[in-house]
Order: sequence, then C-alpha cells, then structure tokens
Amino acid sequence: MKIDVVSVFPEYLQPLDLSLIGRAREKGLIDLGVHDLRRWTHDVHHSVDAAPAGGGAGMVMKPQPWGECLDELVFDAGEARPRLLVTSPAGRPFTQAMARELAAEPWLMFACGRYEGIDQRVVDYAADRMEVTEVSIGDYVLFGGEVAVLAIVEAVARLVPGVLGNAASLDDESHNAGLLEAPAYAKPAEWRGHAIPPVLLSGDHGKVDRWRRDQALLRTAAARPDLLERLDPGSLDQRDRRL
Ligand SMILES: COc1cccc(COC(=O)c2cn[nH]c2)c1
Repeated sequence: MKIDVVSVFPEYLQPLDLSLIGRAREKGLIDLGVHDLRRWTHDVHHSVDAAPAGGGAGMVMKPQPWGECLDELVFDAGEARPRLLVTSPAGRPFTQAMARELAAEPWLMFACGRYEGIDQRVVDYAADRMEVTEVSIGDYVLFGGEVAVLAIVEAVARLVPGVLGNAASLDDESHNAGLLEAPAYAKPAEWRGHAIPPVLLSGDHGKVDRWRRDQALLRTAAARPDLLERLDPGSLDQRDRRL
C-alpha cells in the first residue's frame, strides 16, 4: 500500500516512522511519503492561506498550492489515481469498518487541512478526477488534520496483511464483531486486592470464550448502546439476548 500525506507541518507525521509503521515500511508493506505543501508555493513567504471569501474569522487554505501538489504527485506521475482523504470535522465518521475499507486501497493520499479548512474547489476539482472522502475522527475541532491522519493511518496500517505479527489479535479486538472487547488481565493472579476473574484461570476455553462474550455484550450495552442497536440480530444467540 502506498500512502502520501500532504501537510504544512510534515514533522507532525514523524511518529509514523516509529514502531509498527516503521517496521511495515522496512518490510515494504507500506510505502509512506510525507510532503510539505509549501513545496508548491512560490512567494517569498510560502503562503498557503488567504482571507475567506465573503468575510468571516480565520483563514482558508488557498487552492493553488494544492492544485500544483496534485499535479506533481498524481496527474503528472502516471495513470494511477489515489483515494484522496481530507480529514475534517465536516467529514464522514471514521470507523473500524472504514479502516477495513481503506486497508484494501492500493494508494491513499491524505490532505491535512489547517485554519478554517481548504478552498472547496480543491475538493471539487479532485473529486472530478479521483475518489475523495472527507473523514472525521470525532465531533471536535483540531488545529489541523495531521492528528486525524496519524490515527487513521495507524488504524488502517495495522489491517494491512503482514503488518501485525500475530494476525489473531485482529480477530477479537473491539469493533471487530461490532462489540467492544472484553476486559483483559495478565498475571499476577492477585494484585493490590484485585483478583483475575477465576474463569480466566480455569483452563476451560469454552467457558473463557463464553465469559468474554458476555463481558463484551455487557460492556457494549453500558458504554455504547448505539453499537448494540446496529448489531445484526442474527449474530446474537438466545443466551446473548438474556443478558
Ligand atoms: C479541512 O478542514 C478543516 C477545518 C478545521 C480543522 C481541520 C482539522 O481536522 C479536524 O479538526 C478534525 C478531523 N476529524 N475531527 C476533527 C480541518
């Protein structure tokens, strides 16, 4: 998978070089490129923003640098087109399902907005030439899209085959079966007056699986009843319903 990120703060994306993503890059599973949008400015101040048309507070990112960036990274680089993701508070909520969807894409390009956002014509122009999705990681406003890109790239990269050593850990993680994950414990059996639930030390895998399922349902009901609403009824058995 090829991933390009365009930002006026490329150093913000340094963490992607660490840990999992770093190893995935070494293994050639992920080809990550981070680009400074100011590379496509020509004025002495390398300005990327301008006053909002129609007035109002703040600044808007000018279209010209983005256009020239897309020319160099996409249109003049060959026939292939990336899926363009613009991280924004106005975007489609990012979920594990979207992470799975994005992990299947051969090429992702992230545009990090700053200020009040990117001139809408950049999105419209790009949408005529490639798939563009505005994505939100939550209902709050950040200074810029970089933090959202870090979260999205991490969630997507760990789903790319070979990036996570033990693929099994992908099976029963939160939001995989549409439920939150059961609580996790490690030795010692007793810690500061708190014990590991005995079933987890029973060695009875059937019981352990049942207990984890019950805990996942109870946790989801408590913290995220909205997820239960969305669950496919077929995935709940008689016992589940009684919980
Ligand atoms: C592209 O336009 C804008 C405008 C304002 C802020 C940002 C940065 O992104 C976020 O704030 C965000 C992303 N997901 N949840 C919040 C982008």
